[in-house]
Amino acid sequence: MESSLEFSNSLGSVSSLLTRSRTFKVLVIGDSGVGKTCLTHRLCAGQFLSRPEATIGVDFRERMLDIDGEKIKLQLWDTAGQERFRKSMVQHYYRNVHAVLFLYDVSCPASFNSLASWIEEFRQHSLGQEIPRFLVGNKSDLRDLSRANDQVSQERAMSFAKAHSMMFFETSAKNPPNKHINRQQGDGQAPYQQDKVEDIVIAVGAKLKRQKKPSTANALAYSGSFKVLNKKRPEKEVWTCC
Ligand SMILES: Nc1nc2c(ncn2[C@@H]2O[C@H](COP(=O)(O)OP(=O)(O)OP(=O)(O)O)[C@@H](O)[C@H]2O)c(=O)[nH]1
Repeated sequence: MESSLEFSNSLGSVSSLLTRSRTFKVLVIGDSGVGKTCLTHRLCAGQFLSRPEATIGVDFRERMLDIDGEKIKLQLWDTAGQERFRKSMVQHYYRNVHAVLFLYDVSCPASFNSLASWIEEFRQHSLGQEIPRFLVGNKSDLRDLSRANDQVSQERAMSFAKAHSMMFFETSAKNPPNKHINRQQGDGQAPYQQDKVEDIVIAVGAKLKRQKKPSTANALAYSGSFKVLNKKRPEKEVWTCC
């Protein structure tokens, strides 16, 4: 009897340990086609989604992390890049957000140029500068040095990130580097970096761990408290970005 009580007590404490975690809402925004769905899928499922469909409304993906012994749950909000699929959702996107990933496609300068308007939308809806922001250049597998003028240089992206107090990453949801690369280039050129996707989630988790604890009210406010439009339209046939 005593031992079964002990057993159930220990089961109770094990399950409470397993379930106790802080949940953070992380918004992923950027132009349609930059790879928000593929990157969040890679971050959460460890695989490349080969036939993504345009996001309508929002999709959620979750990733558990252990940061220095604390369990952190990142609730990644994969938002719609196309205006017509997002306009009724924008208020929900920004409610109780804890961190934002601004995504662009390194092979599509137009998606980088759009960042200013994404930042402006963020400013209009969010609570302020204290929300951690991350700049992520996706599709680094498409980098082509012979087409440097048609691509977003890392130097440009890094100085943009610095000007907006963002941490910068460049990676590929399709073919991520398996180790962090930080290469010093010759002729006074800026160093070139490539990041593992894992480095991104760890940086986000570590930054959020240091943040003030989210209140229970905040945590409940975004755990399934509204209808999510996550239907997908048929797969995009042509990607018009650049
Ligand atoms: N080469 C390459 N292609 C990628 C990468 N990530 C995504 N793609 C491709 O880019 C296209 C768009 O990807 P999505 O993840 O659907 O883009 P999105 O930003 O979620 O688009 P919306 O849902 O419309 O906002 C797809 O054809 C993907 O296969 C990458 O890292 N490298």
